[in-house]
Amino acid sequence: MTDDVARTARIGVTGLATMGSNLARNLARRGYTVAVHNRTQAKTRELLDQHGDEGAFVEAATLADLVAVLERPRKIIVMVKAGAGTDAVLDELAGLLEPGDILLDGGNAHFADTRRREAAMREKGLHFVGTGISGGEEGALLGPSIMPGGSAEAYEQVGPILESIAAVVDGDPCCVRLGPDGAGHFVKMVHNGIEYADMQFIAETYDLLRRAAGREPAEIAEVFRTWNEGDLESYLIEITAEVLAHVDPATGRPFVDVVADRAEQKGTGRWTVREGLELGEPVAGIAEAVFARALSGHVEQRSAAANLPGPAAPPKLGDDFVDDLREALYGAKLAAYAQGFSMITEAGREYGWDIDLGATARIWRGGCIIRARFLNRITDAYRADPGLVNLLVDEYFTEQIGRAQEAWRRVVATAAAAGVPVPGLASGLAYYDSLRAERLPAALVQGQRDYFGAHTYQRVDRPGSFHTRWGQGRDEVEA
Ligand SMILES: NC(=O)C1=CN([C@@H]2O[C@H](COP(=O)(O)OP(=O)(O)OC[C@H]3O[C@@H](n4cnc5c(N)ncnc54)[C@H](OP(=O)(O)O)[C@@H]3O)[C@@H](O)[C@H]2O)C=CC1
Ligand SMILES: O=C(CO)[C@H](O)[C@H](O)COP(=O)(O)O
Repeated sequence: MTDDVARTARIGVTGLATMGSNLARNLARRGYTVAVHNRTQAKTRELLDQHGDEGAFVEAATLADLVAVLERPRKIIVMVKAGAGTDAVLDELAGLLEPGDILLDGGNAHFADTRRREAAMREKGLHFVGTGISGGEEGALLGPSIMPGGSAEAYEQVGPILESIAAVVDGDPCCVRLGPDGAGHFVKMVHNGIEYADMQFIAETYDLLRRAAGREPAEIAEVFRTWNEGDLESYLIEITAEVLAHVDPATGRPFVDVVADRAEQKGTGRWTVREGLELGEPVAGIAEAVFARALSGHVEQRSAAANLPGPAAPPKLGDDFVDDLREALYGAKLAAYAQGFSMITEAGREYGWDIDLGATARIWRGGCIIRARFLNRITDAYRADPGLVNLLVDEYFTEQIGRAQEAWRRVVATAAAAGVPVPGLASGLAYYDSLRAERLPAALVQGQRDYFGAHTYQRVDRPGSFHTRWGQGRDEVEA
């Protein structure tokens, strides 16, 4: 390296696979001089050979070179495989950087890892910004949704750069500081959980149209295209229509019929459910989506169970069923978002974050996988009442889900009668009915717990904890 190139780069990116290479190009296209590094240097070369003319890049062969070419305070986006790969890169960088420098982890890190890493970096005088990034390949290049968590001081330095490469909706960048340490990665995790739920609901709707209503993939693609012009307008509905309309060039069959029906997962949905359990948050729609992927992979059990009996007389479905399905899908989506936002609220209490839910919905409107028209309404709902206890009690959403619920019930009942599994749609409806129930059978569960384990219960008519001596005359004592 010559003195000319020393310290000329505004920002560095290490990890130049799908996400990192496209983010680096996005930064370069925005006029930043970007230092680029990848463990396997051939990938850096490939990026520069193919796209070096898109802006100002500085090639770094090693992490030490990367650090050497950056302006101070140095800003480095780490975009490598989540987990051990990220730790390896961060450890090496921490030994090369100076107090005040800023590391951004743009991978899908678990928020607890981000909290740990932030604390360790802080001890060394370094800033660490756990940055959730969504949008896949295209989003990284053209404008992702960016969910940073870290100190306000670090955000002052990197926020303007991140905001300048993010997607823009109605003039607003889809990037906002969500809180300290793990807040950004927590929100990204919940984003992915909602992504899983949304995909599962869409898949169930497709399955009903295919198996219960007898429609072909190309016809179903048209249904989704039409739905994408209404309240359901979203990236996932749009790409569903594309996937269903695609014909496998090798066989001439619908693409969806030649793909093995085993859904894989990298783990962020599972993390959301695990954390939901820890926080006591009923993220049932997300859980059903994770379980549905898991069950799809149980090939041996599915094969052994293939001859289990189904309904003797499955219902025949008419055209009005399509409208019912649209409403059911919409209702289930609303329920999943309500679960996700409730979980973020609870995490805020648990981890001392003050996450702005309106801003969260705002930055999900563009760039990310769950971008959807109705996120505008969620933004409005939390702007009008930042303390909204549940999304579904907002006036607009109460009206919307109220409108959808009758059709949603018909769909779940019809699916059961037809023998088509709809765990996501059904669990969303159960969530809705549980929320609105005046009394839940939890009272009976409390009675059972007290009976077998003297676990005590509270009464509706006076304060305190009580136990009934079930085996000794059934008198009640204050516990
Ligand atoms: N793909 C997507 O759509 C999205 C991905 N993400 C997240 O972004 C991150 C990057 O994703 P993606 O671009 O798909 O790449 P991958 O997750 O496939 O990771 C590959 C990159 O990580 C590097 N790497 C792996 N292990 C190490 C290590 N021990 N030391 C140094 N470098 C290592 C690889 O270097 P080498 O070339 O030398 O092997 C390569 O640059 C991940 O955390 C992912 O979860 C987030 C949103 C969307
Ligand atoms: O982060 C993402 C989008 O926001 C990834 O695309 C997501 O991780 C894919 O997850 P999975 O492989 O588990 O379906």
